[in-house]
Amino acid sequence: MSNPDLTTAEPAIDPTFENVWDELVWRGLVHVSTDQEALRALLGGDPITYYCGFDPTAPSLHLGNLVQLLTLRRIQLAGHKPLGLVGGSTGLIGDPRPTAERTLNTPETVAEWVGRLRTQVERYLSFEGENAARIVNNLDWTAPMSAIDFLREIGKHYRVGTMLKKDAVAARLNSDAGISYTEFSYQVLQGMDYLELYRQYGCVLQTGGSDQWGNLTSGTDLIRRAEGVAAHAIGTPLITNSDGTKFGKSEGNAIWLDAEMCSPYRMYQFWLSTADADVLERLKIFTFLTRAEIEEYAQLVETEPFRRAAQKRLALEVVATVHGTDATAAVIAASEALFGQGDLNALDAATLRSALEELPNATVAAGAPVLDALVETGLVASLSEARRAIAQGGVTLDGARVEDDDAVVQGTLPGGVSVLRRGKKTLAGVFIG
Ligand SMILES: N[C@@H](Cc1ccc(O)cc1)C(=O)O
Repeated sequence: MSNPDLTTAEPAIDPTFENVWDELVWRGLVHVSTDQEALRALLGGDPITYYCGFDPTAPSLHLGNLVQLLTLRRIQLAGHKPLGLVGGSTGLIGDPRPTAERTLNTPETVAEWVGRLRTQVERYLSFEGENAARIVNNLDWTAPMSAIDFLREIGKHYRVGTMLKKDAVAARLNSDAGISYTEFSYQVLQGMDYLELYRQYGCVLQTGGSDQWGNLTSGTDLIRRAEGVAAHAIGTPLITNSDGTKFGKSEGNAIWLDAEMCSPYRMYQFWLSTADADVLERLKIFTFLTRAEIEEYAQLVETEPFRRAAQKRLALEVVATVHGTDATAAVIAASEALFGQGDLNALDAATLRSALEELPNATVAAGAPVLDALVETGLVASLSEARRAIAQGGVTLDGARVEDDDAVVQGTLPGGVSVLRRGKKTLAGVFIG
C-alpha cells in the first residue's frame, strides 16, 4: 500500500485566540446571535453549560449536522460543558420545513434513530474531565408532562402573534396546505427543552443552524419570562457553494456521517471536489487547523491551485474526523491507485468496492470478454470502438495493458473486482456476478 501522509490536526482551540468566541467569529461560525459583548464575556469566563439538539429525521446525521457537532467540540475544548441533546420527543412531532408537512414516523422508528444518533453525537465530544459532556433525550421530560400542565405552565408564556412570525411558520402559513397544529407547536417544545436544561444543568447557551433562529429564541424568550434570566443563542451560517449549488449533496444524495449510508471513499471524493472559492471557508468550519495553517493554504490556493493542496488536506481532515485514520488511509490509497500511482492489488477489499461503486460500473460473469465489459461499463459506445481502443493500446485491465481482443475479465483484484481504464483518466469498475 502506498503510504500517504496521515498527519491530521488534533482537535484543539487555536491558542492565538484569546477567547473561543473570537475563534468562532474568525471561523465564520457566528451568523446570528444574542448580545455579542455578553457572549464574549460568557465564553471567556468560567465554564458554562451549553447545548445543541439533533432530531432523528433519518438513521444518520449528515454534513450539515457536522457543523454543529464540531462547534460543540470547539466550545468544549475551551473548557465549557456540552450537552448533546437527541430529540426523542421533537422527532415525534417534526420541525416545520418551509416546504411541506413532514410525515410522522412511528415511535419505534424514532426510538431506533435516536439510538443511532446518540452514538454519532458521542463520537465528537469528550466524556472525561471536569467539563465532561452529557447526552440528554428530551423525551425524558416531555413524555411525562400532561397536556394540561403543558398548556398551563409553558403555553401561557407564548404569544401566538410571535409564534406566527417565525420564518418556518410564516412560510407555511402562506402555502396552500398551511401548517398543522402539531408542527406549529414544535417551537414550544424546543423552547421547553432549553428551559428544562437551564433548570437542570444551568445551561445558558444553545447553538444551532441559523435556520433554527426561531427555535433558539423561543427558548431564550421562555427562560426570560419564566426565570427572569438572559440566556444566549448562536446561529451558525447556512453553508452554501459559491456556484449556487446545494452544499452537502453529491448527485442529489446527502453525504451522511454513517459509513454504511455513505462510504468514506465517497465522502473523501466529495471534499476533494470543493471549489477553490469555497475551500478556505470549509477548512475553517470543518477542520481544527489553526489560523496560521489555513493562511498557508490560502497562499497555496493563490500560487498553485492546480495542486489542490487545500482540498486534499480538507478531505483528509474531515474524513479522519468522521471515520478515523485507518479508513482514511485506505481511501487515500484507493484514490491514488485508481487515479495516480499505486498498487491496485494492495488495496483494502471493501474500500476498493466502494470506490468502484462511485465510478461507471457494470456486473459481468467471470470470464466475460473485456470487449463486452468495455461496452457494458460505458467506456466505449460499441464493440467496434472497443476493438479499436484495444488495438491502439489504450486499454488496461487491473493495471496491465490489454494486448488482444480475447482478453477476459476475472475479478482478480481484492474483493473479486476488476478495474478497466481507457486512456489516462477514464476508469470503470467491474463486479463479477
Ligand atoms: N430543531 C432542531 C433539533 C433540536 C431539537 C430539540 C432541541 O431542544 C434543540 C434542537 C433541528 O431540527 O435541527
